Amino acid sequence: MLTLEALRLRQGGFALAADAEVPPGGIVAIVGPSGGGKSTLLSAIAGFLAPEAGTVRWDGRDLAGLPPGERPVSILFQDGNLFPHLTVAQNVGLALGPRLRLSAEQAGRVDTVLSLVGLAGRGDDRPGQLSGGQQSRAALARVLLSGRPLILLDEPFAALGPALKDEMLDLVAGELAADGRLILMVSHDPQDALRVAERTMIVADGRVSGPLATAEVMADPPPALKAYLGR
Ligand SMILES: Nc1ncnc2c1ncn2[C@@H]1O[C@H](COP(=O)(O)OP(=O)(O)OP(=O)(O)O)[C@@H](O)[C@H]1O
Repeated sequence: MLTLEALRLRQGGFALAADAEVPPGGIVAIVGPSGGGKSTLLSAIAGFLAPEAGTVRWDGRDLAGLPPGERPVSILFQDGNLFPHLTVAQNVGLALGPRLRLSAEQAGRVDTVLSLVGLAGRGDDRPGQLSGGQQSRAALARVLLSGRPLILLDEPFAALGPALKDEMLDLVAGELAADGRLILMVSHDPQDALRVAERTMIVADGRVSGPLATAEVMADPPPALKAYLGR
């Protein structure tokens, strides 16, 4: 369970308040207007931004004071998820620790997740030798291997074409959402939310609300979302 308790975040003149309980399991879409604070919220959960007040808890445990690498959290951004000078296998293997030389057992686990995301046999390539979609798959493989229970996706598929993006969303829904992980996924496309996220949180007007049923949010959006959705 992710708990945001009287959370108050600030970035310059921008302020965001959140009180929410998000039960584990499945994908939760994070939607709202540009500049509304979606990335700010994810930064605080991941530990890159210290709250002005309030608490972020995972399964009751206060995450304050835990640096990003020690949180039960994996995050994927739109760009820059892979180190260009490392091989695909080394990039994925970073999920297991900072050592680039993997044991046979670790290399086997890397191969297994590469197969799961459709990249069997590409472990020795550099990221630059992969297409955009394949790079997204490699980044996803690292998150899968990390075994962290809370996954934050900050529009990692925004640069992909519609068909590839749908493919990646289905991969997230099929592989990542297994094992009871909780996935918070920022999206600007209501269709993305409707495709894979049963629940939606709205970040607008300085507040985080929800989670609410995605189908209901999209069928009858609250005032804060109406203009954004073009209704
Ligand atoms: N480092 C910073 N210093 C000052 N203000 C910032 C900083 N980062 C973000 N902000 C401000 O915080 C507000 C929320 O930004 P944020 O990136 O969280 O919004 P967002 O909902 O993710 O937007 P988008 O959908 O466009 O990515 C914006 O008004 C932005 O200008």
